[in-house]
Amino acid sequence: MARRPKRMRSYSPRTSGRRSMANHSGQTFSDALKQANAENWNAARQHRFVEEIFAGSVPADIMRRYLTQDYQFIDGFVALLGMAIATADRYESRIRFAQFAAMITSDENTYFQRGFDALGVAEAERRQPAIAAPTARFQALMREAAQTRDYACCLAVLTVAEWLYLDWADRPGAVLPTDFIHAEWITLHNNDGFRAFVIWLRGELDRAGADADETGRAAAASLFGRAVALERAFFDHIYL
Ligand SMILES: Cc1ncc(CN)c(N)n1
Repeated sequence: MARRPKRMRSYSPRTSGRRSMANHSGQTFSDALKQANAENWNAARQHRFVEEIFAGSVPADIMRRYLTQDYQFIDGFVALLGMAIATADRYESRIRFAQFAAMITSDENTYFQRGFDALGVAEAERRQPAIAAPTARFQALMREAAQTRDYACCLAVLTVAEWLYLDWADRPGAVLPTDFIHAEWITLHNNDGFRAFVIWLRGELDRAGADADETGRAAAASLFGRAVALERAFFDHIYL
């Protein structure tokens, strides 16, 4: 079961007046958040689903459940990207998010459609499946993050969703499974463009965290921790 995350070390102001990107241990905000949620993070990263997708052995009914639920996750995720575009403090950041949103709604969307076709998922099931509890909780968490209208809070949830996926999908030298349903879900999350986006995203979270006050950082940390727990629960529920 998910444990409460550990307390995080605080971030101190630099003499320049701008806050440091690292805490007293030299850790960035994103690294500290990941470490504080290590148990859930590692459980998701090493999940049975991850092992099976690399082996190309996720049973069809499990893959069907995963993709139909994940398609509902993606909808809220794109809405949260929209709020990140709206709340970002720079045009360059808005461009980066807009480009990423274009990828999610094109390459990733066609993957879902081809996957649904291959798995024989009916139209109604693609559009309006019965929503499982972790999916509903994730949708609510993404709405909560968006409703803060705070860039660091939006980033906290977006960073978990993309960094955790890069972390499990990035296995240098691993042989890809033959079925595109497995192989493409891996390559969508370990290609160079995605890797660069996650590095940038973490940098944005570090920057926004350094600019925020204690209350703002605590709000972002809470969202981050709950997102990590939900990533784990999301993988767990498809096997129940
Ligand atoms: C639940 C979940 N988390 C993250 C991702 C990666 N975009 C995803 N597709 N689904």
